[in-house]
Amino acid sequence: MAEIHALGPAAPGNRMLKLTAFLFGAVAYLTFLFTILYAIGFVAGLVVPKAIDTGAKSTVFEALAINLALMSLFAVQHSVMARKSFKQWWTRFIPKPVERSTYVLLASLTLLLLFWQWRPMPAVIWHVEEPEMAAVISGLSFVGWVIVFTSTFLINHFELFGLHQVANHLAGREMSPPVFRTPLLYNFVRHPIYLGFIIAFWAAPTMTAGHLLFAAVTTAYIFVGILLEERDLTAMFGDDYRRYRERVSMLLPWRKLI
Ligand SMILES: C[S@@+](CC[C@H](N)C(=O)[O-])C[C@H]1O[C@@H](n2cnc3c(N)ncnc32)[C@H](O)[C@@H]1O
Repeated sequence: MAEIHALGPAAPGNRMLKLTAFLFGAVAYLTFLFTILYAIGFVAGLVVPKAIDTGAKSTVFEALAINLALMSLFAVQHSVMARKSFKQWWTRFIPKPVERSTYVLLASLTLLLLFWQWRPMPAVIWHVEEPEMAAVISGLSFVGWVIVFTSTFLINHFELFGLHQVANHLAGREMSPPVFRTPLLYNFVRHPIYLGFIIAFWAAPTMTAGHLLFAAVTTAYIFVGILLEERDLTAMFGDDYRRYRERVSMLLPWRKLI
């Protein structure tokens, strides 16, 4: 950082640093894209080499312990690094323009570790025999992923995944302050991205114990995440967010309170 301040804005060294920051942001973004696409295959058990119901065999207790540890690692990394106080501390060591990209990269790597090391728990909890019904349920899961992707673009996809920050830095533009947005799906629920994940994880024609563990723990984590995120959003947007909470339900579009 000291080096950045010592160089004038147009100095070639400064330009190199900005370009390096941009390339880092691009790598982080591409890692995120790979991770989210892998996640679709991991949960659905399609295309990817290592899915939720495949991998090294282990006892139920071993699998439970390893899988819970992997999910806890992701939960801690993902929620601690998202807090304002952590960001203030963290940006004393890393340049501010790459803070979001670093977060995105570490979250993606933690998830890839989870996919790689996840232990299958193959006991079947439910299985839908009828092919048409199974296809409808798989389709519903896919709809969940579409809601996730669409909603990221509704609030600001490229800012959410750090690319906007490094592109602005490269162009010498200041980041504008966060904007409160409630387009389309955000008029029906306050957390369409999280709702999309819940649908994608639970809509399974064959639900194994491992898949159920994944869906249940991630859903619980989403509820904790919502509590923390809404605290931050209320601090950031004040009465606008308070009024929004009164008007729009959290996750279920047809019930105001949930
Ligand atoms: C992973 S996104 C999840 C957004 C939302 N909870 C959802 O499920 O669609 C988290 C980021 O979105 C931001 N965010 C959440 N709701 C927002 C809104 N209505 N307008 C702008 N930013 C929002 C939060 O500040 C946070 O940085």
